[in-house]
Amino acid sequence: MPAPTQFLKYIDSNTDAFIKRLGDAVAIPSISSDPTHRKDVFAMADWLNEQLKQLGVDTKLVDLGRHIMDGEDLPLPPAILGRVGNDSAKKTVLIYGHFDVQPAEKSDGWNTEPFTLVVNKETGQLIGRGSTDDKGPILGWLNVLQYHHENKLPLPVNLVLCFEGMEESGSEGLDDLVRRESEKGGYFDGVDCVCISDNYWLNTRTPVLTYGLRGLSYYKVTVSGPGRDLHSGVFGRTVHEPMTDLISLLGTLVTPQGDILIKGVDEMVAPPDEEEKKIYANLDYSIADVEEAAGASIALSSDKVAVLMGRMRSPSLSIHGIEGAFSAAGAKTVIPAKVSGRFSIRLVPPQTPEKIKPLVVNHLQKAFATLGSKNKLTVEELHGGKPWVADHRHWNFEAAKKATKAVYGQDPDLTREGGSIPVTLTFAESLGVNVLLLPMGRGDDGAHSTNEKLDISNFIEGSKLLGTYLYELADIQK
Ligand SMILES: NCC(=O)N[C@@H](Cc1c[nH]cn1)C(=O)O
Ligand SMILES: [Zn+2]
Ligand SMILES: [Zn+2]
Repeated sequence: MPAPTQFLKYIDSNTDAFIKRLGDAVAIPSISSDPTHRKDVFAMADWLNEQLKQLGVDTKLVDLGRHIMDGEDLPLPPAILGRVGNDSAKKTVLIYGHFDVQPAEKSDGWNTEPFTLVVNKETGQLIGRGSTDDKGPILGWLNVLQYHHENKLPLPVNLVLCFEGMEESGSEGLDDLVRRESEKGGYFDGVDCVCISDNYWLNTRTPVLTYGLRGLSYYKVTVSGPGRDLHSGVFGRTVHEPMTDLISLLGTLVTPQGDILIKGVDEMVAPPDEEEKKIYANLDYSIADVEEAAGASIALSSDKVAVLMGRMRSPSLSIHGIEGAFSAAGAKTVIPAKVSGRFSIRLVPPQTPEKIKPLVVNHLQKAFATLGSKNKLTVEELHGGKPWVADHRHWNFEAAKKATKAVYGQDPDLTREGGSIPVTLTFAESLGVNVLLLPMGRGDDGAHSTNEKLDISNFIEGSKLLGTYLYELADIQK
């Protein structure tokens, strides 16, 4: 069933109001990884819950308990569950999204205030933290709901909503909720399929449907020794320096070409055969796409297939930062007493955080032993998630293909995503249903980066896509 023309027109004619609502959402700095912003994640949950109620959604906030973050005992933001329609003749679709965001400060290199949505009519971009990850897509669903609510029209399917505020920090507390509510009589009982809009096209031209995500295993490695920070003139070359040890350790993890040096990690993944390589060769993608999105000519290879495989079907190890290091202006001559490096490994099948952790810990302990340092080493796993791959021949994907063709006039590419959404596999396993990733934004949106943006056309056509997908789902043969 095609989406009603009235629906498509409604989305177009309400563009300004939809952008205004996205501005209100972006203005709440709901950074889940920063304890000082935890109240804002709660405020964001309240704001979203209020919006949903105004659009006729029957909602409930679920308390997910507490957790320890950087030694601080904090309340977890609630998950928002919602329901629209309960018609046994219709399919039931579970929609997931997250209302927390990555940290952002103007001083990181933003051209504008990150939590003020800037509408650039010249470039057609909406710039602000969360615009594409993941407030824009969540608000896309709200736009669809608004049309049906205002026009007193039933949705073509029953909707079950699950929105969380901890995705960017490991989705703490959510797995238990999903498992519990997937049981008979639970909130998610009867769900036929799942749709998640929380990733990106490969380029700036071709819509995609995504059937795979990498998992994640995130580590903090700390080296400590001196009782306090020391003067490098007084103590340089007289004591073991934690920073020197840490840099040596981090240098043993990965080569500049991206090969992982922790024994057993790369080796766990079978090489691709020629048929699989053809899948990557056929995707609409070029080295120019990755370099434009990265903002520099720095691709690891000039071979498109190698670059795509690096993102979609290989593990990768990235070093994210060093805590305790001197980083201010000037030339402080300090030997820091305690420094922590943070790095993570993106995982692909058959890797899991449980299989990877012993390899990482063993590698770091051995490498530290070879330094002959009298400092102390500790290794912590901060959080993890398993990789996920779905069947893209399923009717859930077929409906999304039809919807993409209807809205964008072109067939979508089928991709695996390099990022991680830990709860995806939990939905697939607990509910035993197909999960589809239906992204709204483009490959150059800069999620997690400075000047994150969502193109107005992607916000508007993407809202049409989400609605059209529901109409196509209603019709499709199970
Ligand atoms: N849009 C999905 C996304 O960005 N997911 C994060 C998840 C994560 C885990 N730890 C910190 N963030 C990702 O980095 O892939
Ligand atoms: Zn996201
Ligand atoms: Zn993200």
